[in-house]
Amino acid sequence: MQVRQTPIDGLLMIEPARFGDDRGWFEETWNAQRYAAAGIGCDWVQDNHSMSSAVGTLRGLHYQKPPNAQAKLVRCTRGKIWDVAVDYRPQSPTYLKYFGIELDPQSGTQLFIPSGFLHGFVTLEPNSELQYKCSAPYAPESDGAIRWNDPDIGIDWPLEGDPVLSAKDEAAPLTSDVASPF
Ligand SMILES: Cc1cn([C@H]2C[C@H](O)[C@@H](COP(=O)(O)OP(=O)(O)O[C@H]3O[C@H](C)C(=O)[C@H](O)[C@H]3O)O2)c(=O)[nH]c1=O
Repeated sequence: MQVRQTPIDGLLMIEPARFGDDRGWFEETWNAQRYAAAGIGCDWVQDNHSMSSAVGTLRGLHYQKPPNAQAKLVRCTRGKIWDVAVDYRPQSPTYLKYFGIELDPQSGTQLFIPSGFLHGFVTLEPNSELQYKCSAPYAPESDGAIRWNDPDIGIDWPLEGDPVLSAKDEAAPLTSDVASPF
């Protein structure tokens, strides 16, 4: 297993060890002891799995407010997505900076996103699936969102045309409209 830093402190890329043989391959997608030794010590309490049918489906930018803030361990298990995390910690030197990465089943690459970040993704292939672990349970009363094209973040999404968005995401506020709760 390899853990790589990103330009944003705490946001990490993980390449699980994949053991191939003439049947295919095997990999551990989570191991508490091994990941803790690499600085990822989370007690996951919920697994999520979403499927997005159309290319250009964009979910985000989402977060849960404290005390229900969530760290996430994200991987793509079908198709291909471009996953993005935004530092939403006002005291951080990388506040509102983002990091995006392509995730797909072939690489098995994972992204560890600490709490205090916005999370979103856009699909690059049809019928793409995302599976991710969360360190706090779903709490609708703590649900938060920032508009995907917030000019103060300036994400350069790999999009051709308009994204497919939920009504919630279509109407999300800008960072200039709301204060970060972190
Ligand atoms: C997030 C969540 C949703 N739901 C229900 C609520 C809705 O009836 C339905 C769809 O929810 P939503 O439109 O918020 O789903 P996404 O747009 O995929 O939201 C997620 O997208 C980004 C990428 C994230 O990182 C978050 O986990 C989450 O915000 O699932 C649940 O029952 N439990 C949950 O944990």
